[in-house]
Amino acid sequence: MELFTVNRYTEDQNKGTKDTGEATSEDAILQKLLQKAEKRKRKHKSSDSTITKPETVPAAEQPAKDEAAPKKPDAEAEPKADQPAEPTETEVSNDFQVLGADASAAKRQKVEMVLPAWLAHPTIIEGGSLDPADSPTTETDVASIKQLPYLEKNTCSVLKQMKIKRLFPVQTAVIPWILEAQAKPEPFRPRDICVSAPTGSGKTLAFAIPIVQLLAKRVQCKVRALVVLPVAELALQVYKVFNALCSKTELEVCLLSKQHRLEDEQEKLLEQYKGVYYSKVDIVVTTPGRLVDHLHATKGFCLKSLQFLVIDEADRIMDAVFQNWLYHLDTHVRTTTDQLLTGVQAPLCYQELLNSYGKQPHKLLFSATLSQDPEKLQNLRLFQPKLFTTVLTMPALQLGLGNAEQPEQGVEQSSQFIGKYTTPAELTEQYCLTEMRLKPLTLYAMVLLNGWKRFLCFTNSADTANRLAFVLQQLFGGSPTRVEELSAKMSAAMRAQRLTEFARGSIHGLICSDALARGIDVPNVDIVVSYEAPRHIKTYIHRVGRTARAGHKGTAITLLTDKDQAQFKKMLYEVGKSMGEEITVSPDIEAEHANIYKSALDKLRLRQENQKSEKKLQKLRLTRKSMVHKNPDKPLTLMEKLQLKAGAQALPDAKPQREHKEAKPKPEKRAKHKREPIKQ
Ligand SMILES: Nc1ncnc2c1ncn2[C@@H]1O[C@H](COP(=O)(O)OP(=O)(O)OP(=O)(O)O)[C@@H](O)[C@H]1O
Repeated sequence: MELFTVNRYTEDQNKGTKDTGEATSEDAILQKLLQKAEKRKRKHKSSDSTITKPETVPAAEQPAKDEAAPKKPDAEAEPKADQPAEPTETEVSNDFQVLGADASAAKRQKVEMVLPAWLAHPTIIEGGSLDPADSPTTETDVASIKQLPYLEKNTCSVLKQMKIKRLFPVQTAVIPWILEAQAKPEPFRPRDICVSAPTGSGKTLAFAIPIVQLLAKRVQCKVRALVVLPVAELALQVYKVFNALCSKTELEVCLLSKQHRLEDEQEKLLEQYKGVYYSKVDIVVTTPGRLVDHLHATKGFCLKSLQFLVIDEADRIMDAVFQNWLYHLDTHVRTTTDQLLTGVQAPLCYQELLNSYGKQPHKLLFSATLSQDPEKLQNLRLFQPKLFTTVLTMPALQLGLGNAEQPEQGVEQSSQFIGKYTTPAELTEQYCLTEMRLKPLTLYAMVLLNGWKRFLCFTNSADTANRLAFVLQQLFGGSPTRVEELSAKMSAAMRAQRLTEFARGSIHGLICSDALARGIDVPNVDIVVSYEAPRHIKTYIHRVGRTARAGHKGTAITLLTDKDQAQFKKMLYEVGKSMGEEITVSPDIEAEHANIYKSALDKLRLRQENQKSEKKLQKLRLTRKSMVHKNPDKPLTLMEKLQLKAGAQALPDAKPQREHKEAKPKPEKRAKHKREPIKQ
């Protein structure tokens, strides 16, 4: 049995532990995967692109091959699968530094990150097509859900109500595993799991179905499942899925997010009888911040019966900014001898299993861009963690399959676990080269040219989203196309309303900041545009993951300038992805729309200036307001005088500062509240 802690293994130490039986069955799966990938590549080559075909660029202008893909230094050239790697210079040289010797002379030893065994040997989920065209349509095919031995009757009928005809690969791999792990006799604890699967591949149902099925048999109502998501919109989305699944059970689900008052949520969570608190819910779906609010403020909110802890978008949740919620959660989960959630760790032995049985929740982590950072995962104290990962094509070298198809040119096998950044098979990725000043027009021309009726456009900041939405609204002024902004700057209620209108089709385009890039599940989004190249690969994966969901086709287009093309290409290349095909828009869009574009920019400039002076006025009012409450007999301090002076001068039409005289009430309109004159 593997040790509990996350250790740093080298792969060779573990080669022997894998029995051949398991190895051959995995190879058979992976052989099948390679054939499918080959077939898909041929299909993609034959089908033409949805956006305009790139014009043939004369050879002279085509970037030279070596400019196209960043060159790999020979020293790191991938050794052929069937040849031992030549010892590079660094491997030959001594790896210690003689004191006093010339440090610069010794070549820096390249440190390869080695993955812990559980990351290096994941359970591979065959990332087959989710295309609904493949889904069963006849009654017998639908019966296939009923034929799944591990799904109970209730579960099948609820899934049928939800129009779920078959399970997706990640669901068929994870659901039975969780059910089986939970069926183990005392004192064997289920192993905690991490699931890395593409966006839109059905991860929510993969954890919701087993949890609801297992808790449906409960007798007393207690909080036994806690589902944590990074943002309120996602929590609402998952809450709806749980609600639908629990419709035929007595289970109660509660959503805790800042969209409702704390008191209202407390009302839903608990009731008090004769001084004792009783839980009114079985499953809590929440965000880290709201969870901490309730852990502190809600008397009687008890998680000591917690059986499942689900962390969706786990890499985001495990970022430092959310870290403290784990500490607060642990003090509520259990006081065990070893406090497994907060770093103290007991040796794994039978006695310890007996002591800790039923005292720690089964931790289930899900993400399309799972972090493999052992430090972050260490904080969770995962119990004998197991990784499920989806791959569409397996780089042949990692399989040691000899002459099998080599990975795509330039794919660098960095030390990522297999399938770490897999995107949906139905996704078509494209890019368009343009100039920064023409980007709004390029986007406008694409929408006009292709008649997009439901598209998302992501920017790198909320301000850019706000400005771009304004310019596009001016450009689309007279047409029926409605474009709106959706960013973290807006209230949660406003964001929810925009998303609803977008899902209904009354809004055709949403200009979003990245706060909404994760997990948002709006059906039938055909196009996702990255208006600015994403700064991180995870951002890119989650942006493009808003389309091509649940097996539907989708296209992701990235608008690039010459300056950021190389960086973008490098970012994809490092995770073994390519940029996809290049598309272009007609070069004379500038001439065609010069007038409306110029007037749109003029209006934007005017609006910015108005906003700026409004902000300064606001600031001055606040400064003056803070002064008003000041003791009138007490002279202003130097700082207060400077603030006043700065605030007054900042106004474009500020009247010259004059002596403050006793303010005379205006005869025709009395001021609502009398202002005390501010003494200089
Ligand atoms: N078995 C299934 N059959 C048909 N549709 C499904 C199935 N499972 C999930 N879906 C649908 O697929 C869509 C995406 O599901 P879900 O949001 O769980 O994906 P995800 O992997 O969590 O995506 P993300 O990583 O972006 O959060 C949802 O609309 C869901 O209703």
